[in-house]
Amino acid sequence: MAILEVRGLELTLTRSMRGFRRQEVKVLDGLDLQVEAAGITAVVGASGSGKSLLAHAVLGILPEEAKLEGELLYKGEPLTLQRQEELRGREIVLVPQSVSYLNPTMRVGRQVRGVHLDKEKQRVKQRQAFARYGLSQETERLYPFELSGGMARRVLLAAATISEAQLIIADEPTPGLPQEGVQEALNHLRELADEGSGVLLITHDIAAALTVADRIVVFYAGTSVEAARASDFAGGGEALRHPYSRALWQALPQNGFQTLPGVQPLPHERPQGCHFAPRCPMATEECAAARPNRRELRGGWVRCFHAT
Ligand SMILES: Nc1ncnc2c1ncn2[C@@H]1O[C@H](COP(=O)(O)OP(=O)(O)OP(=O)(O)O)[C@@H](O)[C@H]1O
Ligand code: NI
Repeated sequence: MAILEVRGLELTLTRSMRGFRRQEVKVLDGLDLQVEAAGITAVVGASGSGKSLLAHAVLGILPEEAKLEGELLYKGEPLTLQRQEELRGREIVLVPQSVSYLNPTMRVGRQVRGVHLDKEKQRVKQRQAFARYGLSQETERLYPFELSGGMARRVLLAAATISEAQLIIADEPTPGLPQEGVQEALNHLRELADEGSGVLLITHDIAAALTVADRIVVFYAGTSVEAARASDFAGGGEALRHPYSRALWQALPQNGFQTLPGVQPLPHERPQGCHFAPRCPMATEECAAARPNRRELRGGWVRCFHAT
């Protein structure tokens, strides 16, 4: 079952310019993805491709003047602002990029327990969650500044488990971690998925994502260009559907660092046709003239006229 479904999501933000001018920028322009219960969908793509804004849209924490179009469905029902407020921090949980999300003035045990009627029951759950992530009982008395980075992340994971989250959104959960730390954090997400949660994993690190994810969705310049099985990322990338996915795969160290010339366009600089056309080795006139629609292909989908 799909826990989360995103269809044709578009997001326009208003940017303040010098003086009193304000400019509307379409930052997300056609995003689709699906997160299954008991599965991990990883979103990969360059910096600025729209990954965090997607997370914020799902959580309902976009800036006030944001204009959102398209469909966001949680368990098959539209995710309205009211529903987002009810579910956020309970069924839908963010494991954030930075531990600055912890309240600096509250002991971590209390933060993780949250406000609950049954204090004792909640304390038992918190201690179980801490033990699961190798946090000693003394940790609950500490303030966030007394934690190491790795401990803080485990505290955040403990908080996600005791809230009985059904959809876990992990935005770049591993920056600056040593390799073992990265794998540990990802393995914890895999465990939560195996217990039934749906996980949306946002990351730059494709190689790490592939060790735990079931599905990969590739973002480029505010658009999702492909959804693939993790196992499609193999060999020379023959099973991949979009030339940008293949370029990401070939740029990995183990595939010889073959980098693609050019840069991703900024939101206001995007070309009229396919956003990837200016860098695409397969681009034709058709690609410059019109944007390809999403189409199903070989157990995934792609937004490219030439994919076979
Ligand atoms: N409040 C805002 N107003 C205007 N533009 C914004 C705003 N927030 C983000 N953007 C733009 O939207 C685009 C997508 O940003 P987003 O933070 O989602 O990227 P990302 O894929 O998460 O990048 P990273 O990998 O660096 O975290 C970027 O071009 C960014 O500059
Ligand atoms: Ni981000």
